[in-house]
Amino acid sequence: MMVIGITGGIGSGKSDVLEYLHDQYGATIVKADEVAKKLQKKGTDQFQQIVELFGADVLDGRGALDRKKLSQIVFSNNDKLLKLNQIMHPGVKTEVKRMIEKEEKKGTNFFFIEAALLLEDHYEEICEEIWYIYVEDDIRMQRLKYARGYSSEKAMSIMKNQESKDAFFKNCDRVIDNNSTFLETTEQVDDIMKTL
Ligand SMILES: CC(C)(COP(=O)(O)OP(=O)(O)OC[C@H]1O[C@@H](n2cnc3c(N)ncnc32)[C@H](O)[C@@H]1O)[C@@H](O)C(=O)NCCC(=O)NCCS
Ligand SMILES: Nc1ncnc2c1ncn2[C@@H]1O[C@H](COP(=O)(O)OP(=O)(O)OP(=O)(O)O)[C@@H](O)[C@H]1O
Repeated sequence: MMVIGITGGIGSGKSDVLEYLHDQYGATIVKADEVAKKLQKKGTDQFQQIVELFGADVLDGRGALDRKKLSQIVFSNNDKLLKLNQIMHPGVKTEVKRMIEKEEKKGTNFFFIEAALLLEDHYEEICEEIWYIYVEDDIRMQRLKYARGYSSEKAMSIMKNQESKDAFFKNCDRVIDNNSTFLETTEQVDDIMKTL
């Protein structure tokens, strides 16, 4: 089984590329954001630690994590973001490794793990290759505004907590340019898949 990482900044189209790999190539796909969300459910170790650190202010009326509130706090305070990362990232990686083992036993051909933070969290340790989905900041901002209703300020506050384009170019094994149409992107993906 080949384990491949898909990375890039927020709004670069990682989820769309992942979906294409699943639909077109039957790949097993995992999003680190989704793994993190499961680990933040009420009652988990991570949930307890988040409440201890951030207080009951980050809970909603039902006592579950209010992600919007937590998002506002951590993306405007780097120290708090680092602390949240320390709570979340080890558990996410352990869970991803467990999924990889499970898929290996099932005889899966391709396993793709997607996250904006693969480089910071050293996923090269578990991935044979890391692919960078490259889109310029202004285009990402436009797409996030249209698709998720993000303001430029919100998009920018997240972007500045992620790797720079230069770091992605330098450290990733392949670059997929998703600045233009998605059809052009899938052609690049197909060309790579032919070589694997
Ligand atoms: C801050 C939180 C509560 C915001 O939740 P929300 O539902 O509003 O957004 P969502 O999880 O879909 O994330 C949106 C995007 O923000 C970016 N992002 C998320 N976490 C981080 C982070 N720690 N550092 C930089 N960018 C991040 C990613 O591009 C992500 O796709 C949530 O992202 C979170 O708990 N993050 C910490 C866990 C984490 O680092 N997850 C990423 C993979 S390990
Ligand atoms: N080539 C493209 N042309 C136009 N829109 C695109 C293109 N690629 C992706 N998009 C759109 O841009 C938006 C952001 O893409 P997507 O949600 O896949 O980003 P992401 O990298 O997964 O973000 P995140 O880091 O939050 O997980 C989506 O609405 C997506 O459909």
